[in-house]
Amino acid sequence: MPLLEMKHITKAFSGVYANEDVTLSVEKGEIHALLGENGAGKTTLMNILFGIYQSDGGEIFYKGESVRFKSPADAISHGIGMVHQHFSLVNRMTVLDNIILGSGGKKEVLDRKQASEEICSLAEKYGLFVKPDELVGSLSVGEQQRVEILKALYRKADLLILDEPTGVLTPQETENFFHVLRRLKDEGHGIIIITHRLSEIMAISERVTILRDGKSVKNLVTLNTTPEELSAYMIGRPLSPKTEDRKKTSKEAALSLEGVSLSKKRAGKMALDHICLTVYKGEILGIAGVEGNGQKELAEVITGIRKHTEGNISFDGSAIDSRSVRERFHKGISYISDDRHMDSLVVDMTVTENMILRTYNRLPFSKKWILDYKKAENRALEAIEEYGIRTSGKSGTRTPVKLMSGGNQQKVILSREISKEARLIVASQPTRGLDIGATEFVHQTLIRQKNQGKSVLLISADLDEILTLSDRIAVMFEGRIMGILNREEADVFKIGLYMGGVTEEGGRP
Ligand SMILES: Nc1ncnc2c1ncn2[C@@H]1O[C@H](COP(=O)(O)OP(=O)(O)OP(=O)(O)O)[C@@H](O)[C@H]1O
Repeated sequence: MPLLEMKHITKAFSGVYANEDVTLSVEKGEIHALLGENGAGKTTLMNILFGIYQSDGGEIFYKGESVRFKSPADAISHGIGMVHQHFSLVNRMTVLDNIILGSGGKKEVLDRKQASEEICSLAEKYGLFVKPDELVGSLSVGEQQRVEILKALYRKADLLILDEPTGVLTPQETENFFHVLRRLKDEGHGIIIITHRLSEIMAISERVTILRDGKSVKNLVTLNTTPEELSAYMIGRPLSPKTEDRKKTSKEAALSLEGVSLSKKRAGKMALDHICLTVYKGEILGIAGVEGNGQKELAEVITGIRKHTEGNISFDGSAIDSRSVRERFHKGISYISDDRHMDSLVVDMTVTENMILRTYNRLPFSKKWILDYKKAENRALEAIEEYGIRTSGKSGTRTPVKLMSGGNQQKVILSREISKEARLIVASQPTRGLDIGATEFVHQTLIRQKNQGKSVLLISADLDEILTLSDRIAVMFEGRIMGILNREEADVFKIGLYMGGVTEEGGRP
């Protein structure tokens, strides 16, 4: 008897099917991958399973029993756990408090000690090492993810749903994470993993269900398939990576940072420590590093979101230290942030409104303070066409962004920031959450920008992405640049050493 069976699941939003006759089954002790392009219906299916949405039709059997979860609390009480792409942890609370928060229990004082012991033994059993007393806000993304998984296990989850779990992890963290998954599987848990990375599916899963346009088009045993076959079922054609020719980088600087520092509020450490960096015209400069080593701060001092505490920044030959975010944007510095919900989109607004968020008060969208909505709509329509953005339902450009799939939200940001006017694109994790077709498209687009003489500062935790795209690669560690390598001399081993804070001579800086 399968652990889970979802049969003929159907769900429509405003008359448009997000899921249509979808079937999925997961065994005990199985890692089951759910694959599909952006907007194929994966998250909707999982949200139905987890009780966030109610299906319009179809049946769910869990441990052989027909179920219909009314809410996530209902799903959790039956033994289902879900780790979302955006974690739902409270930063100011400890690991322990986050895990026990809302999990019931009356005798709180006694329960805490017992809970702490229970969490430690779960952590030990599955290799999910975290310290119960640490504040969640001070943990790395990988550690926060462990807390989320512990939270689900503490609530006795037998089936875990993981939505794009490796998108936020470094290669090393992904390896550790896979060990955890294998242990969970060996202990008889069922796992559903949503991922766009075909190599990960091949490495970790037993079976794969592929969704296309809301329908389950194929179920495959991983051992009997290939990445090419998966890709063909997912996008309806084999993937043919066509690489743009790369033009040479010019010797003219676009952006220069001289001794740029940013001191942290909490004493002692520097978020950025005397950074010296030049990005040339027509160059893609990759920034590699374990997340949290100053990459976000670097992007923010360049785009003007934060004010550096020391040093100088110039763009196109003139100092921009005292320029605002808006002024820098109009000078041609655009920003694809890694946190699309916090920094980039207003999710209650429509596609059109988000598209002109940075330019609504300028020509061609505004004239004498009057907004020409038609022009804005046309801009949104062009972007939808060019980036293959799937809006939800029939509302098209008037769809509130919050109703769109994660990957399609990302495409809205990309199309806004990679505009004709942009001359330096600060791109932080630009392809996180995008399917392989869209990732390929973004890579080609960035190379095209470079070939047109524009500059790209590419921050990515994905080393393959960095190696594929960059002309030079700078590696960050604890707010410093450990080294800069040319495309030709860059190898994963050397970058890995720098990422760990080790210089070529073998010593720590
Ligand atoms: N609450 C909602 N209201 C209206 N439409 C929705 C809602 N949730 C999802 N949709 C639509 O359903 C379709 C499937 O979206 P879903 O989020 O399930 O895709 P996905 O496969 O998870 O994509 P991604 O890989 O980009 O995360 C999309 O067209 C989306 O816009």
